[in-house]
Amino acid sequence: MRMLLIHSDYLEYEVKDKALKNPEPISEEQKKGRLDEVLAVFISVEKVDESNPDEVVEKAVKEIKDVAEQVKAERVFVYPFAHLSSELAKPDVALKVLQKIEEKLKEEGFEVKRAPFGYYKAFKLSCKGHPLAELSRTVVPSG
Ligand SMILES: Nc1ncnc2c1ncn2[C@@H]1O[C@H](COS(=O)(=O)NC(=O)[C@@H](N)CO)[C@@H](O)[C@H]1O
Repeated sequence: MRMLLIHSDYLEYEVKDKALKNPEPISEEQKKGRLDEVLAVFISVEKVDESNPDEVVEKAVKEIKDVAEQVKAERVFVYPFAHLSSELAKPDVALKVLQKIEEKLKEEGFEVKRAPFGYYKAFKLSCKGHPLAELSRTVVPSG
């Protein structure tokens, strides 16, 4: 799994067209979303993650939590992003991994939004620009 973490004044998105034949079903209110003062986490779930998705979820949540604590972010935006890797996991595995990351971050006490999976989306991002505002992390199953 490849993650790009951007500490931002805000991230907002708007769903455009389907990028997959069967994208994640979404409600009307999920077609747009915004969080202010947020750690935006762009995630490409990779083929290698398919061997142990639960372990990769645990590792990703730990990395996100570490960065959020360093930059003092209480909100996290989980954003599916298929452009950080050339070895993408299958959509059904990727969606489950992203849903679990969202769930575990909420359990850790963060306010979390997750952008809809399988759609082209317009988005606006305002990076804060401090030394830790742009980070990347890679996590893989150890097995
Ligand atoms: N492995 C993945 N990790 C993260 N997001 C993914 C992954 N696979 C699919 N998606 C989601 O599905 C959308 C489309 O995925 S894509 O790989 O870019 N495109 C496609 O699969 C089709 N357009 C055929 O190429 C992405 O924008 C993202 O929302």
